[in-house]
Parts: sequence; C-alpha cells; structure tokens
Amino acid sequence: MAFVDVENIFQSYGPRPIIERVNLAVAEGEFISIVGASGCGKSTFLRLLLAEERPTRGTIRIDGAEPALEPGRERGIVFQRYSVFPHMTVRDNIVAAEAFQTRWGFLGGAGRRAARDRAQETLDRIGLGHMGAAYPAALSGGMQQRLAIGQALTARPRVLLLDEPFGALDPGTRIAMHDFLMELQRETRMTVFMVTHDLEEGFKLGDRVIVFDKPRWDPTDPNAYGATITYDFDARNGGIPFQTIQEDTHVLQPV
Ligand SMILES: Nc1ncnc2c1ncn2[C@@H]1O[C@H](COP(=O)(O)OP(=O)(O)OP(=O)(O)O)[C@@H](O)[C@H]1O
Repeated sequence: MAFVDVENIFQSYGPRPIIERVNLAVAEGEFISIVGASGCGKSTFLRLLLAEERPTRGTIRIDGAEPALEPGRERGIVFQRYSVFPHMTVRDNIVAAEAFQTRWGFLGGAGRRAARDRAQETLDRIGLGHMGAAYPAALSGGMQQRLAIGQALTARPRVLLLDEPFGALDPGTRIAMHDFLMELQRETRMTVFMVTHDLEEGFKLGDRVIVFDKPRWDPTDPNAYGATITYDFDARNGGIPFQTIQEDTHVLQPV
C-alpha cells in the first residue's frame, strides 16, 4: 500500500459537488505539486488530507490509517496556514513549532536553549535572522509568510501540506525559499503536497505535478460537476514529459 492512499474521494458542500472520483497513490518522500483553476477544490483536497474535513465518500489513508481528526501533528502533518502566534516573538514562533513535536508540547532548559540556536539558524536561512526579537505584527506580509513556512519546516513533519506558500514573495526570496524547502525535504524525506498557481514552480519542486480540472462541464450549470485529477505528470528531469505534451497540445496554460 502507498504511504498516502486516496481512494475514490468525493466532497460536496450541500448539493454542490466540489471534487469527485479522486484517486491518488503517493510514496513516502514524494513531492506532489497540485495545480488547477481557481475554485476547483485544491485547498479542499488539502483539508481532506489534513482531516479538517471528512470526505462525502471515499477513503484516505496515511501510513495505513485514516488521518487523525485532532490537530494532526501526532501524525506529523503540518499545514502551513496554521501558523504565526501574534503574542510570541519571531524566534519563539520557530521554537514553538519545534516544541509541538515533543510529546508534551514543551521544551525546557538545555533543550530550549538548543532549540533557540536552531531557530536562529532557520531564521538566518529564511532571511529573518535580524527579526528574531520582533513580534509578527512588525513583519511585512511576505516576511510573515516566510515565518509561517519556517515554522512548518521546523516541525519536520512526515507530511507537509503547503497552500500557495510562496505566493506573496518577491522573486529572489522565492528562490531562496525553494532552496530551503528542497534541502529540508532531501534531509528529512518528508512527503509534501504543495498547491501552486505557478506551473514552473510546480515542476521545479515537484516529483509529480497533478492537475485538478472538471472533465464534465454543463454550460447551463457550471456547478453541476466537481473536479478530479485529470493529469499526473512526472516532473523529474525538469518535467520534460510535460513540456512535450504542452508543446504538442497546448492543453495546459498557467492558471
Ligand atoms: N466550507 C465550505 N462550504 C461551502 N463551500 C466551500 C467550502 N469550502 C470551499 N467551498 C467552495 O468549494 C470550491 C472549491 O474551493 P477551494 O478553496 O478548495 O478551491 P481552490 O482550487 O483551492 O481555489 P483557489 O485556487 O482559488 O484557492 C469553491 O467554490 C468554494 O467556494
């Protein structure tokens, strides 16, 4: 059985189908990029993986079991949007992310000092080394986003869920964050699901790029059908299979 096994998932809100017939098998350590038109259910799919919601139909198994309903950290799942604590300094936000991984959610004494040193290293890597003593309110939107990503990565989860994590960042910072994420992923072999609107980013970071789209479309009622996975590209080797398909058919345009 795959590490993450998604079998015939449907999710509806009221009578409205959002995603339907989603099947996916992911090996531990794979990096899955998720792309697709706005509103087609990519974030919904992440929430299902996180067990923030239960699917209307179908099953999801992570390491052989359904994802736990409560907050998920014990299964090592981190969602980048659960993030910054406004009442803690930037450095303590990173330390807290590490403390959550401990059994009691607490680090004391020498453990805490070591965690603070590691937090400083992380802050240096994400370009926030000089902001450790500040509070999140003093950070720009892009800086807060970097802090949230730093937190998620510090937790070193087995499964990391990222929802457009680099959207608010300038191009230089974005590349630095890509490098940081790729290094950590190589180190920890965590399994990553990342929603992005940037196809190039999806292919650069992902081992696979999956596309959500609506294969059935009723022009008189655009909400009649849900989306499903319509493409599953091998994105290693710079996504060469994808580029060939794109040149041949123009099926995919950046969304
Ligand atoms: N809790 C909810 N109750 C009702 N409708 C919802 C709920 N959550 C999402 N939706 C609807 O489901 C659809 C899919 O939303 P979702 O956020 O998953 O899309 P998305 O592909 O991530 O979009 P985007 O790329 O714009 O972030 C949207 O039309 C949204 O309005």
